Amino acid sequence: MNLLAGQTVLVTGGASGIGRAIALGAARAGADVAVFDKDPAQALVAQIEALGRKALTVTGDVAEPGEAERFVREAVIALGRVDVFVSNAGICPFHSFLDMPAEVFERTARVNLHGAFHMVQAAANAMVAGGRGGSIIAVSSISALVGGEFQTHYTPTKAGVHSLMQSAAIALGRHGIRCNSVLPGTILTDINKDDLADEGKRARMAARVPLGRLGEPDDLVGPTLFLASDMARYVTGAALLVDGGAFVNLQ
Ligand SMILES: NC(=O)C1=CN([C@@H]2O[C@H](COP(=O)(O)OP(=O)(O)OC[C@H]3O[C@@H](n4cnc5c(N)ncnc54)[C@H](OP(=O)(O)O)[C@@H]3O)[C@@H](O)[C@H]2O)C=CC1
Ligand SMILES: C[C@H](O)[C@@H]1OC(=O)[C@H](O)[C@@H]1O
Repeated sequence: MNLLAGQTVLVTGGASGIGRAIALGAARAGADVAVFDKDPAQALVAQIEALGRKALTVTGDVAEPGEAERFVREAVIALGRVDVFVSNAGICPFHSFLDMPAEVFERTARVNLHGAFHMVQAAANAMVAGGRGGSIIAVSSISALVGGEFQTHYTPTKAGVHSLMQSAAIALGRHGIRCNSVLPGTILTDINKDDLADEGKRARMAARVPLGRLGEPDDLVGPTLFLASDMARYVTGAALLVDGGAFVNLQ
């Protein structure tokens, strides 16, 4: 289904993992796509162009003030408009709490929360200027709702991103801009490759999932495109768990 035909979708952290899957999924749904990441995503651009869509790769660091405006400006110059913005770039350097270096905490907050704030604000300004409304989706996490022993610096950023979408939904509703978050459970990507190399932990995490497996990046595509599209035209300020049921599995 061409759910996003004629639309332009921007994705941060779009070079790999969940962001890459969403970028490709958006192109398959008929959208032109711009991705922002630390490294160029030339192979992804080629894949999207092979689908007959336009694509742009912009490099930079979401934590750097000013980069958000530059990304959105370059995307508008190349692709003409911004209809959907997916704030996805994030890091999770697993670390114990009592000896957490201040710089690990600060970098995690700058990338995951400050980066999301600036990116979402820049995208919203472009959408307001375009006058056609839009849809913003932030990739939060099941970790916005539950804790992690080695994620004391990370889980507050994901709760913050979830909260950002709630407040932005109120601030931007009058402009026809919807703001929602997706809350992935454990999805197999580079972010947790080392952590899940521990077979015992990996088995425990998988055992918690009623649907019987850990997630894959493609599991986020449908929920994100739904929120991006007019099928979700009356959905704003919502958070959609995409976790195979892990959150509700107490016993
Ligand atoms: N995987 C999971 O289990 C879950 C992930 N999430 C969230 O999903 C999002 C995507 O993560 P995921 O796909 O798993 O991880 P990946 O590491 O596979 O992808 C993250 C992408 O973001 C890029 N990135 C990281 N920091 C920056 C930065 N400062 N500026 C620009 N780009 C950056 C990474 O680049 P590089 O590779 O060069 O670092 C990478 O391409 C994150 O926000 C994460 O918190 C939420 C819940 C569960
Ligand atoms: C990176 C982790 O595996 C992942 O990140 C999250 O947000 C999930 O809660 C998982 O812990």
